[in-house]
Amino acid sequence: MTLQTVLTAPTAQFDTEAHAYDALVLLGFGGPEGQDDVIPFLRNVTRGRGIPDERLEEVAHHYRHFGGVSPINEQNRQLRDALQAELERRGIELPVLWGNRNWAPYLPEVLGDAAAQGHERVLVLPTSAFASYSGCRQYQENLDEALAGINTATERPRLVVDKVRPYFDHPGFLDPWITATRRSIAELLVREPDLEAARDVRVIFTTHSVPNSYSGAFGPDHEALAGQGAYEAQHLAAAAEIAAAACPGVTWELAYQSRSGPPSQPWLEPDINDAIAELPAQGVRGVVIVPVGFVSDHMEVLWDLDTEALDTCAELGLAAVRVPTPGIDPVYVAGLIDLVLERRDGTAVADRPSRTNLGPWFDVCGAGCCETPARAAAAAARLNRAAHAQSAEAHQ
Ligand SMILES: CC1=C(CCC(=O)O)c2cc3nc(cc4[nH]c(cc5[nH]c(cc1n2)c(C)c5CCC(=O)O)c(CCC(=O)O)c4C)C(CCC(=O)O)=C3C
Ligand SMILES: [Fe+2]
Repeated sequence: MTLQTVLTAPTAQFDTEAHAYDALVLLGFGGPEGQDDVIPFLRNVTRGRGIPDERLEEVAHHYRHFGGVSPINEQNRQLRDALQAELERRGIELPVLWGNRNWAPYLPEVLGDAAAQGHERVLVLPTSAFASYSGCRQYQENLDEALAGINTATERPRLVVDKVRPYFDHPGFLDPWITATRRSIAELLVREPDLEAARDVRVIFTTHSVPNSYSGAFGPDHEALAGQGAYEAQHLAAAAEIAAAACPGVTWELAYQSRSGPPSQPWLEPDINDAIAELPAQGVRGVVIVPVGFVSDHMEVLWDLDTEALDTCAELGLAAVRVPTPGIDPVYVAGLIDLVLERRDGTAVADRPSRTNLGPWFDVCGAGCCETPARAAAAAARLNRAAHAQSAEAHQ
């Protein structure tokens, strides 16, 4: 067995063994860096779903508007450098590499280079704090596929990869949101002196919508979920923590953004624009948008919020502010390094920071976590083909 087994662990698990990691790999979504990149990038994102280029061109519009450049890669370069600097500040020698799912530098090449340099075990830090298909499971599939090309025909895998747990309720993630939300509300109140926060303002936490059919169903072994999808439960828990600390007494809600797919398919609701449209009738006059589902101000933030949602607010005469994402906030960067060290050192579960009754979240996902039956079948088929190719090679 030379494949990683992260996808097939029967139940979610903690990994409390210490590991000597050779490198940290920051794993991002990837984005285009010029007009010529836009369609190839969107083909990568929608790979295997046969979406025609005409339809892709509709989404491309968002990117075209910004010269075909998503800021996400530059943000991840900066985060990589900030992580490296924080490790150096703590006197820890650990190279930080960076790879993406959908654009160069592609993950399989980055891991291939790491193996070629003699690295044997690396820790992967995804740029997503929540359990979801896109933010958790799909990154694990990406890792498994990349490793299938590296760990070929050997008794012992050349490269072993671990992945940092979802960090939605880690202080390093929550505290920057708390500080930024408090600051944005204060700014709004300076700009609109007749607003009173508790009376006039609504805080809307927002995250990427996903189809209801796979809204983060997690294994049955997590009592705190009480049957709710992990994705929604984690967002509600994080939002409650941020709101309680940043703006006690101000009403808040959770909305969703950036849905795609056919209208016949149900996705998590309400859409943030629909949620905003309800507010004037409720007497609300100011809106604070907190994109808690994202860690940097990338295209889903710049377009879907700063362009569309803020336009919706303006049309309705609502004063509004969008709270900045953690980005390279030093508190966030330090928290991420704490998560890395926790895993390296095999910190006991009771000593792992987490601020909600859901945490600390598991290190290794259970077999059915965050996936759809269709995607599970497709992923299994891909891995089977890879394993088959390997054993054919091994028997030559
Ligand atoms: C949960 C989630 C996150 C958060 C967790 C995570 O970070 O992963 C996220 C992040 C992001 N999503 C992004 C961009 C896109 N997402 C798409 C499509 C989709 N996302 C989905 C979900 C998520 N997405 C889903 C269910 C789809 C449809 C089906 C599918 O494709 O699986 C499409 C295709 C076109 C379209 O369908 O609209 C694009 C271009 C970018 C990059 C922004 C930039 O470039 O700056 C980022 C960070
Ligand atoms: Fe997961």
